Amino acid sequence: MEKIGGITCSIEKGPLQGVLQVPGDKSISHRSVMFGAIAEGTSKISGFLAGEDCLSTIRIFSQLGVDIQRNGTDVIVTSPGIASWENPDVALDAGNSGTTARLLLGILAGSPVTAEITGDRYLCKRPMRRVTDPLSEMGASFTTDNEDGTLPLTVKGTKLSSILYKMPIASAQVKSAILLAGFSAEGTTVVTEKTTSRDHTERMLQQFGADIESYGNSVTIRGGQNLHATDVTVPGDISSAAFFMCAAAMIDGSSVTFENVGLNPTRTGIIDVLKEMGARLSIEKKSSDKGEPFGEVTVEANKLHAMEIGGDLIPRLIDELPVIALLATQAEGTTIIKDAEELRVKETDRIEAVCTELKKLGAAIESTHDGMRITGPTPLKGAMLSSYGDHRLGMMAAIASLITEGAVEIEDAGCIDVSYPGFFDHLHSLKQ
Ligand SMILES: O=C(O)C1=C[C@@H](OP(=O)(O)O)[C@@H](O)[C@H](O)C1
Ligand SMILES: C=C(OP(=O)(O)O)C(=O)O
Repeated sequence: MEKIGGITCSIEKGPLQGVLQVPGDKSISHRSVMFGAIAEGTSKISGFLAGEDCLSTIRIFSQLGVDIQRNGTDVIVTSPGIASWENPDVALDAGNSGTTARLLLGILAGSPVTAEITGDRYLCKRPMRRVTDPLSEMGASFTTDNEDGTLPLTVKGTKLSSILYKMPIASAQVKSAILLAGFSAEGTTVVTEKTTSRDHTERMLQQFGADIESYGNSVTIRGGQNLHATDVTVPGDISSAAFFMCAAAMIDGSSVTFENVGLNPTRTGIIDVLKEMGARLSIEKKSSDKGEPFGEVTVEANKLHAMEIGGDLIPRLIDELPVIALLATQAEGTTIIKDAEELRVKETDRIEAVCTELKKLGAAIESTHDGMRITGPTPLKGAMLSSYGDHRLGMMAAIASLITEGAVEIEDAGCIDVSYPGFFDHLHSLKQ
């Protein structure tokens, strides 16, 4: 019953059951292509996420002269190495992807390339100074016509010097951009965070042979190195699984098993929240000495209660907060989400967007400067919801349709393909 663009979710209320392999992790997929492109030689990637954001990353590195062949979720990157990249003859378009744009700024800053980087109308509003300011301190050269330093931006690759950088915000994109610039700079770069953000860059740079070390909240990278081509296996994306995990937790009679899902501790905040709110979970970790931890997770419904979500937990579940807000509408008591002001500068202002849309369904939810307060449990009713062109909002609306009395219509649901192609097929398969 879907119309892509404006989708009507006439999915019947009822439990979700079955086994699911969610698509590959978005953060890890981006990095696998980027690092494969920096290294000279051939890197093979399996389990790659063929979502719009990661396809933007593939397109951009092809435009820099790297040979990238994709067959479904298998990707082969054959690169002459960063020193031999070419100036592109078009602007590099990161589409909707903040990760692509920000990591690319760090990579190109110390490369031999001059290029313009742009994005879609949502990305062109997102802050870039958080990356260009520290990179400029390292000697990077950026030009933009926009007073607020947003895309489009032109970067002229140049010789960089190292930096000791204390991060003012918890952001893996900022941390990664600086580490990737530090990798080609002269000297040793140290990035220190207040709260540890996802560490996929650190883990994968090590897999590609880089000299990089983490201790406490600091990461050190030696400049002037080369990467060595290697093979990467991408686990399922826990941020995508989170939508069905929350559905399974809040709909009576549900039981869903997620196979081969990423369990990197910097990403498993959703599991901590589901446990603390009362959902039934079982987790079987598969070991991985190098690379990314993964495993099997089963989520079953149970009576849920409210909790406070803030502090160090926030970077470990930042992209899951829209669906966690929906979950909280079904939990007993008042859930408080705080320290999450970063949600205001994602694909849309996710604090205002989540509150506006969940209110349309009858939820008791209020925005605060750095989060939301949600009181439950509240029965929800169908309504017309907007995705704001934001994939996480679109998926939150679709999951809501599983518990509303009456249909949910989603305006502009095509954006879900940014991170979860096949989302509706998976939703239907778990309903049978
Ligand atoms: O590094 C990454 O792959 C990402 C980091 C996070 O953004 P911030 O670095 O802005 O927190 C996250 O929201 C985004 O979906 C992916
Ligand atoms: C914020 C997100 O991604 P990005 O910053 O890469 O656009 C996301 O996937 O929710």
